[in-house]
Amino acid sequence: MHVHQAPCDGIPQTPIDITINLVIMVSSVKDPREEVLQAWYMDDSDEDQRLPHHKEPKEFVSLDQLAELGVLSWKLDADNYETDPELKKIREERGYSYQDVCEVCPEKLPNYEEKIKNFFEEHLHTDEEIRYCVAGSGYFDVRDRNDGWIRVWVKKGGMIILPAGIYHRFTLDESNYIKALRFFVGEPIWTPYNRPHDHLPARQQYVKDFVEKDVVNHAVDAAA
Ligand SMILES: CSCCC(=O)/C(O)=C/O
Ligand SMILES: [Fe+2]
Ligand code: NI
Repeated sequence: MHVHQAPCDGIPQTPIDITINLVIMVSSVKDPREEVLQAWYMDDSDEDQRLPHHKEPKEFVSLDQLAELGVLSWKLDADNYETDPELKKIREERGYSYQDVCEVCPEKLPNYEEKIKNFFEEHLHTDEEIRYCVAGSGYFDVRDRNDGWIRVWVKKGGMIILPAGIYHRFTLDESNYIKALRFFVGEPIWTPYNRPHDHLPARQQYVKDFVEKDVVNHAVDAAA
């Protein structure tokens, strides 16, 4: 039996029309996270690291593409982070027992110049890097599977998790200020391992989970 439905303009719709329209409606609904988190491929210029460094033309990267690299993100209520039930749920589900605040500006960050320089050295950590921007903004750059740089702009309300073992770096943007909450499971370890550190178990696990897995997935897709 065919179900025909009449839309507002009186032309009957087939089930295929309805499905297509639903797909269009769902895909055109904007992901609210994009208000506070945007990602794009970077150009190769050596200009000021605090500039956006878009390619020409711009090449944006979706938050779903970032998730395929293990980079997770949320939009949260930054004005009420002390009482936010959504943040509480994430902390509990992911076992974050440690929390502190990191403010990046000369007045608040000891050894500011040296830290700024070190943040922008390409490195990895043996644990997740979890940052929740509650004021200001900044760029977290991550390597994609082909070693291209993806710049992730995190603004007030944006929370990001970089998986253990991903090569990345951080810089302030032109606003020159960020206030971020940092979370950790257990006693925090902030040690950066500057590239190359490919032999570390955390790096090898990352490659297995997010680099090689994708190669296998694409091979399966191609064979299907
Ligand atoms: C806004 S947090 C400062 C950057 C940082 O902590 C880090 O580890 C960058 O990789
Ligand atoms: Fe880091
Ligand atoms: Ni893929």
